[in-house]
Amino acid sequence: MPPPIEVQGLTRYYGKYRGIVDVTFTVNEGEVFGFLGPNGAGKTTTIRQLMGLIKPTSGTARIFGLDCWADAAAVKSRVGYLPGEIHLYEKMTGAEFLDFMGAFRGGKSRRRRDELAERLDLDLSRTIRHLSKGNRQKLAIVQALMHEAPLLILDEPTSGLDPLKQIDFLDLIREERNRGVTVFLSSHLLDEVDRIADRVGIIREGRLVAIEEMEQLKRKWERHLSVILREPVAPERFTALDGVVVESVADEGRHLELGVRGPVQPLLRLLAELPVEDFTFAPADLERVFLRYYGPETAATVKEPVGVER
Ligand SMILES: Nc1ncnc2c1ncn2[C@@H]1O[C@H](COP(=O)(O)OP(=O)(O)OP(=O)(O)O)[C@@H](O)[C@H]1O
Repeated sequence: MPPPIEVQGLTRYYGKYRGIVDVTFTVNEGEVFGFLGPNGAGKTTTIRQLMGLIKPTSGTARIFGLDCWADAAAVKSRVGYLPGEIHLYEKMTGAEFLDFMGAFRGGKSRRRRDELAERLDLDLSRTIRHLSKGNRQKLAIVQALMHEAPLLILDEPTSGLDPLKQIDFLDLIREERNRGVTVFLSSHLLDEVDRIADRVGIIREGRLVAIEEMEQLKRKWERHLSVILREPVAPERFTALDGVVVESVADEGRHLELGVRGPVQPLLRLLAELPVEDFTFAPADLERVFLRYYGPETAATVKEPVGVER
């Protein structure tokens, strides 16, 4: 059986503007593959080519062995797709919209549809025009998952969801994976991808700069800790710990900014012993990881654009 997704040298220009350049990767059956990159990196451009919505400038994209452009209709019938920007029919209720979308797939997905709506706490009887941004996103998620397709392609699926609903959504995705569904999801949030993905493709300025196992990527993370102390503390107390660097010291040793990699338990134990007045522990920041590990030098080692049709 061909892999769920196979992308080879995929390149797309919008006129003279760069969309993506020479992107190559494979997504294996049953995995959750995170597609991570900042805004404008090329995630949506890649996904729209996977769905046969735009034609590659060069290179190929295949889904279960089918060419995403030439066999677009067959590809769409095998994929549950959540677009980055959703266009909904404003006058329909949620239920009417889902019936309408379900009809294209033989209309057999009502039971699953109701189950998903309940899980996400979405009222399907309301008119779409009156739905909040978060509820619109939930409706789009139900639409993508209700077909019980073997492959899900989700473009920034949690955007607009509140944090509790994000957790429910990630649980749903885990269940899908446990049923053998393959999932490709894009995100610009490291911690979100961390919670769900087995492998991650990292895209920056249109080029795929790395494909990593989640465990590998985690070793590159650096969280940021800012500590305010009632009394000065020698920075060496912190630097004695593995993976901790002191970035700055102010207020005569009472205010420290630290970078932290690896396990946090030793640091938490130390903080418990110190006269801490306040602290903030920021999540790992994609930009920092990018700057340190996937900077311009890395991008330059990837092959130059392919200008001709293959
Ligand atoms: N229709 C278009 N015309 C011209 N340039 C475009 C068009 N669509 C996308 N681009 C450009 O292609 C590049 C990749 O954009 P894309 O939307 O794929 O990125 P993204 O990673 O999905 O970002 P975001 O999270 O902001 O959607 C950007 O530089 C963008 O300006």
